[in-house]
Amino acid sequence: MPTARRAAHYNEMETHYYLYLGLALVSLFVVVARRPRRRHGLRLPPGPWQLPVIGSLHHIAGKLPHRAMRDLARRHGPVMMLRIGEVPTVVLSSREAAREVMKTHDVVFASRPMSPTINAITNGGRDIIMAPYGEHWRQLRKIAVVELLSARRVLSFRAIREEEVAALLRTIAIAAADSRPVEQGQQGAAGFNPPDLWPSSTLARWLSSAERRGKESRETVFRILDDIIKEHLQRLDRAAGAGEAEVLLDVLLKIQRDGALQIPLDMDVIKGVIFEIFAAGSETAATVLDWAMAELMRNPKAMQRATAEVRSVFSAHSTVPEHGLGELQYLHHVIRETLRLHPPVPLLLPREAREPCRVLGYDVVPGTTVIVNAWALGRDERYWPGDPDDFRPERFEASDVDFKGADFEFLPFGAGRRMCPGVMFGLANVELPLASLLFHFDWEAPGVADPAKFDMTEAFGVTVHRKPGLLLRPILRVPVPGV
Ligand code: HEM
Repeated sequence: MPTARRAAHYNEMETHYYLYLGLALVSLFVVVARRPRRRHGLRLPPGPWQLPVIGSLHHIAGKLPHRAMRDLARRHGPVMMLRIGEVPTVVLSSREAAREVMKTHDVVFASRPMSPTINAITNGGRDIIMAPYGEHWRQLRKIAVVELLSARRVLSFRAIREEEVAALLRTIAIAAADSRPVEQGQQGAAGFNPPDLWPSSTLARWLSSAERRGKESRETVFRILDDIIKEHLQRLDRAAGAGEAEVLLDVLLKIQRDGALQIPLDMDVIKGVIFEIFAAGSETAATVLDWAMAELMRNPKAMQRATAEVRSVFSAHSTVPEHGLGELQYLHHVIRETLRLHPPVPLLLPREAREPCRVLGYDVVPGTTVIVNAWALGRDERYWPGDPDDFRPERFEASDVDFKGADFEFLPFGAGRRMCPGVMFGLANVELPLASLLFHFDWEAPGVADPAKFDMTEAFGVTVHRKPGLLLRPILRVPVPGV
């Protein structure tokens, strides 16, 4: 999901570190720090030493935050206190700590922190992803779960997915005929923005364009959506498109017209929800697909097994039908293993303590940002003994551990009240393309003689994706219909 919201949250930290450091020193005189108060008797979580103004930033700067936080947690423990600029932040890195926050005390941590940039982008959290816990969020979440992202709705888009994958396969088949490699690229901008690090500093806000850019990007998307909405409202008036799969926008417009909601759904909220779902749904699935292909290239035995399975299960077919995907056991293990090693949103989305609470014996004061390091959990030797960093889909053959939010060592979609409601939607967008790429083609990595050397460098962005583009040569094995 990450998501466009995350884009506003973290921003190419390495490049901006020195800028922030300079800013921090200047702001030393103007910042009113919002530290957790050390009230008598409180047992705050341990953490690394802090500097005035920048807090713990120097421990993270220049590194990928999920990796830096895992390394720090190894020294300071599974409930660790950082200060990101002036924002008190607790980082959780064990199954037990995650369970406390996402299950035992889920309701206490069911809100998200509202930074100035997030506030600008989401118009004060009026969409789903960053909405504060309360009636507005509850209503939108219910619409998302029941109407927009339900199994029935995901199924209704099957034909569209099959069409899109068929178009992708035709493009690749043409490249294969010319012996051309194909590339999947990813780009993302994300970051720690000064106003989010020092929300109380007027200077930080004044010097940064993050809030203005956030607001502008929202307005640009909303302007584009205005025309689309006009068209859809006219279609609804004419009752046109009957019998077609109902698009998500039409569902929301109909709910609005029904007027049966406790809090009326205004047009800005509809636009925000569409914007979020588009952002949350597209890049996350593309990132998983990219990592899965990269891991399979790096692990030829797993690639052979996954390819053999899909070709044998669909040997009587000319292409992969989505309704048969349930038969591909190994492919599902491949996707699980990819999500374990490469959760696209490695720190999930932040939560905020709404009330005083104790987590594994430590006090967490209201207003503290709480982060679950899902990436660290997925690579923790205690839960994945022996070879936590190896890609071994077979490990799921003898394991019931799943990503549905009940196993706190494996949380690519989060857990509890704020867990991702788009799991089925997201998986549907990974399974069919991956199975189809393996069914029709063998794959070679030009210029990579040793598969173990396949470049797996991570880049931080809207989601954590592979830094290099995925440059692969397809070799046609099963003809693609229509080429
Ligand atoms: C592989 C794909 C995806 C991954 C890994 C993913 C991951 C996540 C994560 C980690 C969260 C935060 C969970 C938490 O705080 O506990 C989240 C929230 C969310 N996701 Fe996803 N997501 C994916 C696909 C999707 C799709 C396809 C949609 C919609 C079409 C979607 C919509 C949302 C929404 C609306 C939220 C906010 C829920 C709330 O705050 O109540 N996601 N997602």
